[in-house]
Amino acid sequence: MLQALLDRVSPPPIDSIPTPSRWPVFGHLPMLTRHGLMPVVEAARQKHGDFFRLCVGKHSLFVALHPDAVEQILLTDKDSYGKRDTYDSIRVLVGDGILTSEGELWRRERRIAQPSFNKGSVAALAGKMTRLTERTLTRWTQRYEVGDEFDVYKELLALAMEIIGETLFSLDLSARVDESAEAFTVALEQVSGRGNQMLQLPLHWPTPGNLRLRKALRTLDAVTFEIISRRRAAGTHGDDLLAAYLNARDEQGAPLDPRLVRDEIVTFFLAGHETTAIALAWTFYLLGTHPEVWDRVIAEVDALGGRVPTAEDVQTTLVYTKAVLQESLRLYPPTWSGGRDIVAETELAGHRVHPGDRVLYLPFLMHRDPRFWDEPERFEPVRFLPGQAQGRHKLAYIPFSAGPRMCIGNHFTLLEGTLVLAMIAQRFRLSLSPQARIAQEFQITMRPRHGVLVRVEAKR
Ligand code: HEM
Repeated sequence: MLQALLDRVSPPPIDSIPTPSRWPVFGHLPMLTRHGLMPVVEAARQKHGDFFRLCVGKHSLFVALHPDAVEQILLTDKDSYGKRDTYDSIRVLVGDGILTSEGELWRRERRIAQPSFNKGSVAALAGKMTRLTERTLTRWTQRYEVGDEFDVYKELLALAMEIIGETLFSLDLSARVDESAEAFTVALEQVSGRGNQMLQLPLHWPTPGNLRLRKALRTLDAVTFEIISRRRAAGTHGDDLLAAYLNARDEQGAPLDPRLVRDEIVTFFLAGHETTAIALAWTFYLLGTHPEVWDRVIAEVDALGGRVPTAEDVQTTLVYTKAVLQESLRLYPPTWSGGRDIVAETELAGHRVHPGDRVLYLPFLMHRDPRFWDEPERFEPVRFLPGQAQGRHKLAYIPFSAGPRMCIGNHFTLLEGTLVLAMIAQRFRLSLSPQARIAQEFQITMRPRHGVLVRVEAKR
């Protein structure tokens, strides 16, 4: 009785947090390195439920699997959490751009970028998105015949990169797309690898991985500084996101440091192209295995009578097509995990937690939690038709995160993804190739490890 009263007054100490059995000194690192995070977390969840502790070196990593706890981290108690150490491996690539920065610098970066991502500004980009998609589909029509197979993920990566280049930076990347995409892929792979390493060797050590990463970073720097200097040389800055960053001035009238502008460009390329391509690739995997959903998408796009869809169509006509994308983001959220550093002593899920430790939450598991979803493993786009979300826990579905650090590109991506999906469905019917090897790669993002090999069933 007395204990229950005391627990109410002050949350129980850290040692009361369930902790799976672990190695001395190394804690759970050997298991994490050997099996990967997901199997370790799933095993721990079976035994310990929604909140438990993993020990990584001298740090505790608290795993929060209930939306209530995630609400505390991202919304109600957000100031007790930060992005310091958790984001170090990504910082190697994007520096102090908007994704990784904090405090006043982040507020400034977000203030500058936000107007470009409001619903109205994003809708105005639909024409550019459809023009580039049209160009890609013309190429597909020439290249692929019925019965041909191709990796749709690879194609979508190139398209998403071109769309980011054109819409945010007014760049025609079609010539450079291979080189830039390659640089991003190598850099991301190395960065993910570093993030997963038990011991991170300093970047200046000449290990093969570091040498590849440094080369990719040099290419990214060359590409981005060239973008900046070309725009400056043009005399006028234009009205896209790059212009917003180049025109920004602080109270003393000083522009942003060119290095910071470079960081923003790399951040937006990184955050905005791979995630969208992954989301669409998983969507084609799901469509390829659910012909009845394809039928419904095709019926919906046919209502457009063959014309190019607009932003308004996405709101009015393409509601099921958009729901397909949203449901795919539920089952295969490209950003499958999220993490924060604890920066102030606080209470989380009924336990006291301390600065220096970290928290991890997993949209991938929350999106498949049977307490919040009927038949969670079923691909059922109807869940996202208007009015269907009523009564759902507001943190049960967070492919774009939540709170002030929520994805700035969510409207952008839903618009782009729906338009691309609709335009592909207007021209092709794709099924999953019998040779397709489908596996998730749980790194910083959840890519299809071997791509998504599709077969052209019909040209329309
Ligand atoms: C399916 C596509 C996408 C997914 C799943 C996604 C997911 C996310 C998530 C989960 C976050 C929060 C990360 C965190 O908590 O640290 C985030 C942040 C961000 N995303 Fe996205 N994103 C997508 C597309 C885009 C696009 C298209 C853009 C830009 C055009 C973009 C730009 C950003 C930026 C700049 C941030 C950092 C925002 C801030 O901290 O203020 N994302 N995204």
